[in-house]
Amino acid sequence: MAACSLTIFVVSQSSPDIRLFSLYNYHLKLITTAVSSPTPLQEYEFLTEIGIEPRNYGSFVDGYWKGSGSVVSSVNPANNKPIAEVVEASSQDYEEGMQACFKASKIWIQLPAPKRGEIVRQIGDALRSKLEYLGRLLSLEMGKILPEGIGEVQEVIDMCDFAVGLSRQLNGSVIPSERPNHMMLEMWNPLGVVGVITAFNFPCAVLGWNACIALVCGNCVVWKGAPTTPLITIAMTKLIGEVLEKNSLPAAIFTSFCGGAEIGQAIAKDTRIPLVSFTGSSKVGLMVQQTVSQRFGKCLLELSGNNALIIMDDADIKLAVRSVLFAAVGTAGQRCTTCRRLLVHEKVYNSVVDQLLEAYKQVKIGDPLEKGTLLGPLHTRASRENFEKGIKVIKSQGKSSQVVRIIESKGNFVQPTIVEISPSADVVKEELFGPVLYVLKFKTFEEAVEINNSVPQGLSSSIFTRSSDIIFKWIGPQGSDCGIVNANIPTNGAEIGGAFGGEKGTGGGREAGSDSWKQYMRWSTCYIISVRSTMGANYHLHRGSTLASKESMVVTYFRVYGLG
Ligand SMILES: NC(=O)C1=CN([C@@H]2O[C@H](COP(=O)(O)OP(=O)(O)OC[C@H]3O[C@@H](n4cnc5c(N)ncnc54)[C@H](O)[C@@H]3O)[C@@H](O)[C@H]2O)C=CC1
Ligand SMILES: CCCCCC(=O)O
Repeated sequence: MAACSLTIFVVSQSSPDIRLFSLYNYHLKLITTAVSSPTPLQEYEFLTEIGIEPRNYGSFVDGYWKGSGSVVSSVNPANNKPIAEVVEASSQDYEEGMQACFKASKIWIQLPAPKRGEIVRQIGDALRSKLEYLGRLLSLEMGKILPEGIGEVQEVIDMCDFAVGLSRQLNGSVIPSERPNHMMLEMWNPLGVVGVITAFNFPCAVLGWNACIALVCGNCVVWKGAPTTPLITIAMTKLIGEVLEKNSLPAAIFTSFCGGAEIGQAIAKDTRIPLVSFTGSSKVGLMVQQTVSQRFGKCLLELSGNNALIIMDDADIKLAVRSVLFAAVGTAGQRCTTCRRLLVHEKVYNSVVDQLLEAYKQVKIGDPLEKGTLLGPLHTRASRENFEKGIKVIKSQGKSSQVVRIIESKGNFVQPTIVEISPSADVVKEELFGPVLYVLKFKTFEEAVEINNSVPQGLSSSIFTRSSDIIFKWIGPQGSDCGIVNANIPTNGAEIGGAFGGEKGTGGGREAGSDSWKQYMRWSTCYIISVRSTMGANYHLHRGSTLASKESMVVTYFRVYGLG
């Protein structure tokens, strides 16, 4: 395995606006494959354990694997070599799958919620039995390091456990009526079919967050994963399909398609799908919302982030620096919750930047499947090209004279980069989906909150401070405007018990815990009065009179209720 030690490039500062440190003191292992490149699957024999073949159909239609669309190769981001092929879904496959799914929804809706919970529990057990294999596939296909890959599958297992409990708590409420003998109550009923469109960076967690809840809420699921992670879509679907078959349930309760925008748009347009849960960029999410809204469908949007971490002058600097490293470099900066903006109080600014530079040097870039790797490749060649373009824009805005050398390697490797820049720079307001960290200086807490809230996105946010006063201001109405608000904890990471999502350009949707399940059901307020009690109502109002005729009852009814 060839290796190269890259020296540190510390750039000269040519403009007060920006100083860019590109630290390359990493031992990058150039990922080389054996001279004779084996057939794709020989290198990855473990894939057969989870039903992945050298060529795979990419549509799960009414229990059958089909595909009459394009043939694509899923590629290993560490060396850009093919892993396996997938025959994507065509529009015909989609229509056939949707017809079966819609039909199956009439059956699934009739199962009592706890019985649906039992099916989801079995899905969790099926995932447990293949945890390592699925985690390995996830790292192989997406490029995140193995502990993160396994951790992501575990998150789906935990969601299954959560949903089992939830299946016995889809509670409505009884509300006191203002009318005698009236019953007023809230009912939650299934929507029927939930469409789930997911992003490449959490290729199965987002499915888990949506499908576990949608299923126990009585909905069938139709899923389109990211076009560049089709193998994880197929592997997850196979496991779920086996559970449904074992329980003699219609396989179309869970339908999935491998494909891109065409299938995504088909889901967005489909009136058989009352709710579309979309996870991805704000740009695409807005298009999807417009399409879904035109048919009065509902959208659950989980979109881009641009997450800030504030270090106050009284913070535990060592803790803060470690947290920034994890949040800015983890997953190669490809999390929606990645720390993209570091706001540092002027009193501790130099100390924080110096310690951060030291911490970055410890990061090991390499094959995500190898033990000890902290930073794997970006997901695709296009991701890497986008990163390079982003760096050029940063340079153009700052007119810096730095030289940023992207490692020439077989994989999509880039260097984590720290940029000192003004909060007013345009680039700071955009989500550059890679390991670039903007470092901004501030004087007061109020100024830091204003900078935190100054971007179009509103997903995650963090503050590091020892002051409880500051913490309570930070989580209050004059603090962070994000959906996730941390104190002395980095911007990334999330617990499934809480609702996950963000405000503003992040879309306002919530997934996973707390009351997120209410988005997957339709809500009715029911008013009930029994015939016997209507007689009583009449008696009650005209205690002395004989039973009035039907007409007078109606008249009475309208008079009592001020309707006539
Ligand atoms: N808020 C959250 O929970 C999360 C947000 N994200 C965001 O996702 C983005 C990165 O993921 P990408 O896959 O690159 O996002 P993307 O927006 O490019 O694609 C997301 C999904 O939309 C599909 N799609 C593309 N065009 C479509 C169209 N016209 N109609 C319907 N579907 C279409 C894609 O095939 C993919 O499955 C980042 O912005 C990240 O912040 C990622 C994970 C979680
Ligand atoms: C869709 C999953 C997002 C989890 C947020 C994180 O682990 O940073």
